[in-house]
Amino acid sequence: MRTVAVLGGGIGGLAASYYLCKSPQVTKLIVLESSSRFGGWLWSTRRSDGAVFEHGPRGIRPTGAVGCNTLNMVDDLGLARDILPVTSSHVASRSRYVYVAGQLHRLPSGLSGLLRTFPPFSRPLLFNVAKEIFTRKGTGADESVHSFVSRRLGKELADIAADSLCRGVFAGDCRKLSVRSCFPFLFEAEQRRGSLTLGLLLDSGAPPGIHPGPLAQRSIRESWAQWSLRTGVETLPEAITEFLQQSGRAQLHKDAAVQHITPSTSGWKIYMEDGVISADHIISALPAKALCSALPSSCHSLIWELQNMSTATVAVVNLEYDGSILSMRGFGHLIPSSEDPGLLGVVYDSDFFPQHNRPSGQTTRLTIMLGGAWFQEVFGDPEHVKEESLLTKATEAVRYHLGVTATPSWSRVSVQKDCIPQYYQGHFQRVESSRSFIKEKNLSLSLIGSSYDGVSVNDVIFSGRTAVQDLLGGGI
Ligand SMILES: Cc1cc2nc3c(=O)[nH]c(=O)nc-3n(C[C@H](O)[C@H](O)[C@H](O)COP(=O)(O)OP(=O)(O)OC[C@H]3O[C@@H](n4cnc5c(N)ncnc54)[C@H](O)[C@@H]3O)c2cc1C
Ligand SMILES: C=Cc1c2[nH]c(c1C)Cc1[nH]c(c(CCC(=O)O)c1C)Cc1[nH]c(c(C)c1CCC(=O)O)Cc1[nH]c(c(C)c1C=C)C2
Repeated sequence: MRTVAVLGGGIGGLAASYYLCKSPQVTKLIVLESSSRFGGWLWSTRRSDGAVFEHGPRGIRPTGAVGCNTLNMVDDLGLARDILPVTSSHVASRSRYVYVAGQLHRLPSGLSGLLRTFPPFSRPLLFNVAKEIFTRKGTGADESVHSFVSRRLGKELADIAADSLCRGVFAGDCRKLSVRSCFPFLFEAEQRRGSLTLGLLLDSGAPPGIHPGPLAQRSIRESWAQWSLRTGVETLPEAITEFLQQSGRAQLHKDAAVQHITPSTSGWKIYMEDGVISADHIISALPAKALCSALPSSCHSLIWELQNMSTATVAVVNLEYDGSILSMRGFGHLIPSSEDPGLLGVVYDSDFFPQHNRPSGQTTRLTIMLGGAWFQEVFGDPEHVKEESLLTKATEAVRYHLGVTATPSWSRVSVQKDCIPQYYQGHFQRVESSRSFIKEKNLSLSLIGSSYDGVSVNDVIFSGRTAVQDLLGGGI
């Protein structure tokens, strides 16, 4: 393998480039990013007074093979001393809330959560679990998250818990999202054990499949639930970019939008506004729609599959208040769609990562997430929505849900257009057909990034690693 072109410089493209750079088999690596910065949705504002605000992901999970893999990379990049861990006993890990019928309710956890009745649920969750164990296995190839949870655990849990969870991870609608693609561990638990309860109990001790390095071992020893970095999560793409530049084998191009790609005798020709380059292999870390517009018409069945992949737009409103103004502590709260479709959730950032507060003087930082799958219906066209109306919606949520009457001392509204792929029912078939087409046509093309195999930062990094392993064969 001589020249590999990586399209898209989000965390997926950068991770793939990192793994490619580790291999002597690749002599030249070209990364093409359309915007003026690398990192994609990993985007942190560092204010001159030391405060940090996240406009995309804020916490990354250390658990499982994918979490362990990311920590190994973080360690290798020399970022271990910048890690901000949140342990599982921390208040942000133990306290998450839902806002139902005008009130915040702490979500049940642990054994007492099973045995006692926790409003807004009408009975102890043990009843739902008991029903679940004796519910027959579903027979369809895929199912919506709502239908799956309703069938196995009851309608109340589907309407409140599954609905909120889908909004808090996918900013999406649980009635359309696929359980098989969004929560594969739930789908597989039912397939393998006939029950989620049995599956989660019996399979939870499975080995991670990736050897944990020193940092990952520390995360296990100290029982981390999430982590971030001292100067925000954007530090991770910045460190990968620096590693690639230092390697001397990677050419990194910003402001380089890929317009068109065509297969050639020896690989690909890649067309940009101001030039053409050749590559033996392409790793596409572009959002599916962007790849779709770059593909030649000879790839019509691939274009068809990619065109059918949906995305959601999220407005992220960062607020800072003077003083310690919250009466509750925790990670944050979610709002089920039945309560207020346009308002997804509120993160209590200053509880989650107090290290990102301005060092001088007490402040409270909150992030309000709006829109998602309901963006168009509630706020209209994302291109024309007024920041002022999003800010008002966010501050009103803080006022009514958290009783905060103060005016924020600082705010920032970002409309993140098409930022989260929506894995609707049948998504797994679309991904399978896309990859089968590439194989049948012998195209030297890999598909990675959040459009296909998971939206978390960990999943996206792992998709980059898997593609490089498949391309080069063997361990990296
Ligand atoms: C608000 C929000 C909160 C989130 N919270 C979390 C969280 O708490 N934990 C977590 O694990 N994950 C979280 N995520 C998800 C995670 O951040 C994303 O799924 C992940 O960053 C996607 O990475 P990617 O590289 O696949 O895509 P992207 O970041 O979208 O990267 C794709 C890149 O391709 C570039 N591009 C597009 N078109 C072209 C073109 N024609 N030519 C060249 N380049 C192009 C884009 O500019 C972009 O840089 C969150 C996401 C959002 C939006
Ligand atoms: C309110 C909207 C959102 C909040 N976070 C996200 C959205 C759309 C995006 C997001 N959050 C998580 C992930 C990664 C999932 C993973 O597999 O690691 C993404 C893409 C993490 C997450 N956030 C919540 C849950 C239950 C999870 C899953 C992992 C975990 O258990 O930590 C809940 C949650 N998200 C938000 C809030 C306010 C909230 C709960 C109080 C914000």
